[in-house]
Amino acid sequence: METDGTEVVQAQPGKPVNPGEPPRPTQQPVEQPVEQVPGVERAREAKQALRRRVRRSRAARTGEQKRADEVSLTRRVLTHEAVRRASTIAVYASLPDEPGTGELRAALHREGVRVLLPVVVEGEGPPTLDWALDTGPLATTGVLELPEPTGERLGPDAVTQADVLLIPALAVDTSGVRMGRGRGYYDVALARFRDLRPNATVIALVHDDELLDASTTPVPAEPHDRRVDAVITPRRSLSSRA
Ligand SMILES: Nc1nc2c(c(=O)[nH]1)N(C=O)[C@@H](CNc1ccc(C(=O)N[C@@H](CCC(=O)O)C(=O)O)cc1)CN2
Ligand SMILES: Nc1ncnc2c1ncn2[C@@H]1O[C@H](COP(=O)(O)OP(=O)(O)OP(=O)(O)O)[C@@H](O)[C@H]1O
Repeated sequence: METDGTEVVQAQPGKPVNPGEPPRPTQQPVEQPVEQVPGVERAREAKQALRRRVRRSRAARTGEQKRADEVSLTRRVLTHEAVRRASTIAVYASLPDEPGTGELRAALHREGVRVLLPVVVEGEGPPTLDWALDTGPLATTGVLELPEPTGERLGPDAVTQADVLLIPALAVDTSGVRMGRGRGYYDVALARFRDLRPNATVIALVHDDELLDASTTPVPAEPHDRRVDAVITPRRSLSSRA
């Protein structure tokens, strides 16, 4: 496979991923007892094993590697066609083990792009992300101690203002199946985004070794998972749309 430029993969943007099971009627709750769904139970266990592997690999990265990766990733994101066309982009404020977005956020600001960042909504109910404008400063907030923007909350629907959604992941495969930290925040935000902005672009950012070949080492998928349109790593850009 090429290591440079953009490769086209046959992902199905927006389509829920279903690992060998019949589609669920839409009115059924997303959450089902796992014992009734053995395929899903297997997928959950496989996700946990993969999360452990990725965490180990991330813990071994040096500061020098992280800085070099951030420079390469930033360059790749900024040259992605959908990003170049966008006037509003939703990003994430990176945690220390994630592909860094500090330089990217600064560069988008310099280019006059409106940048949105997620804010975790705490409390009961489905995992929900609120959104706020990225004006620069971040505060470590909430029980998850995430770096989050301090400005006005724009509401969960504000994600649909984004022309491009750049999302974190622990692993993504070449067919666009993504796995996050396992709380479901982005699953829910992505479902909303897909419904209301079907033509906007969702791009996952991961380290090089976290982009897996779907034909040999697919990311385990559950019915609620949505595929991403593209994946960018420091060395590769994979896209299902030009
Ligand atoms: N930078 C960033 N912001 C984000 C996310 C993310 O993955 N990365 N999210 C993506 O959904 C949402 C927040 N979800 C999160 C879920 C778990 C953990 C976390 O640190 N989990 C620990 C496990 C310990 C615990 O569960 O408390 C870990 O992964 O080590 C962080 C954020 C919204 N903001
Ligand atoms: N639309 C939804 N409404 C409510 N719960 C959901 C929805 N989508 C996913 N979930 C729940 O979120 C939990 C975590 O899902 P999953 O393991 O796929 O998260 P993830 O993609 O790794 O995490 P994240 O989206 O936070 O990065 C699951 O228990 C799942 O049932």
